[in-house]
Amino acid sequence: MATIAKVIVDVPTMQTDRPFDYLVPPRLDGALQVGMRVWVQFGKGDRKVSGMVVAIVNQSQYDGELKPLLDVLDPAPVLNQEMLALSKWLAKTTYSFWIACMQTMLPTMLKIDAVKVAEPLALSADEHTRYFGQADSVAMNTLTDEQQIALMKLAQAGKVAISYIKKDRARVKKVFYLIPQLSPEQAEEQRRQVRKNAVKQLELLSFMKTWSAEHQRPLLTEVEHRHHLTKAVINQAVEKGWLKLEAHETYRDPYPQLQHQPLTHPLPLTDEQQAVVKTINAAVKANEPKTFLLEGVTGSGKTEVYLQVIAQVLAAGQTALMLVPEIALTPQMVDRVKGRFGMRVAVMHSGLSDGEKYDEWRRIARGEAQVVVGARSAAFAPLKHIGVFIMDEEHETSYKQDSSPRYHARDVLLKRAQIHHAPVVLGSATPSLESRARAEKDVYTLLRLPHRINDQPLPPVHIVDMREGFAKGAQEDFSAPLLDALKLRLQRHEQSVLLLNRRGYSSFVMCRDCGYVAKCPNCDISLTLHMDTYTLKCHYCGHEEAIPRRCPQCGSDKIRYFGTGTQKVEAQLQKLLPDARILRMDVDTTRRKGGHARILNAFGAHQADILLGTQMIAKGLDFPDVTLVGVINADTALGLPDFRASEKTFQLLTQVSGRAGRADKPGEVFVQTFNPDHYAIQYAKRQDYEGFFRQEMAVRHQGNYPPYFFSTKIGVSHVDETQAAKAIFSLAKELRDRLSDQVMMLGPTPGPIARLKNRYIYQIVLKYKHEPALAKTLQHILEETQQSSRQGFQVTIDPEPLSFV
Ligand SMILES: Nc1ncnc2c1ncn2[C@@H]1O[C@H](COP(=O)(O)OP(=O)(O)OP(=O)(O)O)[C@@H](O)[C@H]1O
Ligand SMILES: [Zn+2]
Repeated sequence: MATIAKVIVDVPTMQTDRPFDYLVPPRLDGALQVGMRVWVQFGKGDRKVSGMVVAIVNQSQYDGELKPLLDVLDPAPVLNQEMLALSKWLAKTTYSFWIACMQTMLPTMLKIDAVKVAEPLALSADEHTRYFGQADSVAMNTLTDEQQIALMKLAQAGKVAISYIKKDRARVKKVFYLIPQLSPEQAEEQRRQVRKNAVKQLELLSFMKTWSAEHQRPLLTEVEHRHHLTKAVINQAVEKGWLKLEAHETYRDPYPQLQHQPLTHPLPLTDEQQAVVKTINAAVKANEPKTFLLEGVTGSGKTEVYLQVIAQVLAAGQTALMLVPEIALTPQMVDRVKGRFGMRVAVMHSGLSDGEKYDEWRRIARGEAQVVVGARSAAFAPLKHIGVFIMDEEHETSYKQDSSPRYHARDVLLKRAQIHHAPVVLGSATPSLESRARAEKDVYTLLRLPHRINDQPLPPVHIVDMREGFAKGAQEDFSAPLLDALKLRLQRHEQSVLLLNRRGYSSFVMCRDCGYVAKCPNCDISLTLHMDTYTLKCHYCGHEEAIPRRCPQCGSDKIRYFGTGTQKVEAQLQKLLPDARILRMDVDTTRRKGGHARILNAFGAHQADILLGTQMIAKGLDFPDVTLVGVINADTALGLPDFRASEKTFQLLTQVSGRAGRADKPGEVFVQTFNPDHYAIQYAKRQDYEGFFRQEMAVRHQGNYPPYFFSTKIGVSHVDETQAAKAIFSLAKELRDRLSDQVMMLGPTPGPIARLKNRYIYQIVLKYKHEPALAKTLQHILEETQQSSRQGFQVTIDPEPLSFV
């Protein structure tokens, strides 16, 4: 009977969003498994594309002649059954192509159609010559079928590494061991024969005398380092038959500094922590896919709760998946989790190199790591037997991906929890309104930690009115009370954190004479000033240009910089407090790899008095000597036409306030604002989450906003503005015709940035309680666009968008 592989080809279109059948040639039969990537011929001619095997069957419904499958790319499946099922669910719920969803789950290195190469690890000389000749690696497509199969088998036995070369770099990292071929006596014998001036060889031989053939296999790098031996000396020894080199696959360790530290011990829990841990552990033991919302004030010890739940899960032989919002937050969190569980932890976030990500991913897939800490995409970590899912700072917007597939990591965890029969813990001091509302309806179970560790009070928050006439003694961006508080901290050798709220705010260049503002030629947005490179940049399309000396519009030389950039505030502050040591943390200072960790470590080691930064300093940081938090501009987000503006402002202020007074010294917070009476600011002053929740729910109810309604945003773009406008109006009509009356439609309106990358954008937002026809209608619209995409349209569908603008 024929073997047939059902393959999703990597050609994302509506027509190819289902499997195609391919005949599996006998040579690949047996090696082929579901979840492996393959090469197939697709369409007319001999176009070759990669694809994913989603099923292997004996019969095809297709009555034409089947094409043969050309090759298998992987020695083992890269997607397991759970991941395949999950990818299908993801495609359906985010209106994305199945293949795009599968790609999203894989590390970058497995996404590309790279050249497949084999490299020897532990081969006999014979085998080496047979497959590699004199070379160190071989491209698989240059070999015969039989040779390829043989190499795949050797790869499964760990004797050959198969990897994918992009830009000529091998992807599997190797280490070499030296295998002595001489007994100590033979080494001594050789020593006597070697010329006396061959100093390095003599040294190597006397070193070799101390090895015993079975027990000592030193690492090449170690020998080179310790004995100052060059590659050439080792190679000579190999040629003379004294030594053999044996390669082994190894992993890159993104956190080598944490490797040799002793593990930390669990802290004795407070009664409140104890109660929470007990409840979660009970659900873990009972395999209950319950969702807990852990609402714990800042500094209430949520992290210790997570760690002890994870410990319990590991003890039961299961694994744990923990998500954290973004890399800025991970250094301290990674330290804590790795500090407790050591090498059992794998880390996944965008700050790692492609190679590091690939290695961490393999350690997870192979079951060598049992705890995963990572950002959004780690929701797809291929852990097996997951006993608990944790999402820290669950209100963070970075958990939602803003490009296709537009998924929310929380939904992925809830879905996987059903599959693994394991609970989910969503933790935050300021839960999203959506989650808190679900807890209200008992969809989630609410757990609370209302007190800080050691019963430290939350720091008092002073609101500083910055409006004209109120702000006496203010110097530029700093009010008198905030400046005094900063000076006091300097005297006491305590530390301060200063937040510059940059949302909707950036530095730009303007002509004082004619008002000209430098704009991006491709997007309707002003260019942002970057003082480190002395250029203007577009944050949307990457366009970059020099700062003009004269105004391109009127020729005046009165070009000035505007806006409150972190660099500008840093300069102000340094002038006001010349003795203060200031560390700045923003996109510019953290661009380089490990930038966040470097700055935070320096601050932790008291190399600075003040940490000045954007939103990235607001959350998660735990520094005992920080006793002052200052917010320079609380309300930049409040002015935005966004129904989540109040929620975001409240969350930000509460989170950043929570950085003060976390240990034994009491803290204090100053919030500078132009809206001192706004309820978001007033509730943040009292750090009253529950109060804010009730008032904000009333506001949302009145405006028919989430969480009272579900929502979907639909956008259309085209290079021609009239075309885009026409398309959105016909789409609006189609939606009205197909959907029920209870669906509310906002728009059509131009996108918040009306032109992006030279495309004009129009959009519609739908709000609804329950709309059975929606999924089908949107699917239909997508299918139609596939046809109209030939005319240059792009349609995007964003389920539960972060904002309506
Ligand atoms: N049971 C405990 N005994 C003593 N110290 C504890 C205990 N639990 C936590 N801590 C310490 O209290 C501090 C605050 O805890 P943690 O950082 O976990 O709070 P959190 O709730 O995650 O705060 P945030 O939401 O502000 O990030 C940490 O330094 C932590 O080591
Ligand atoms: Zn641009």
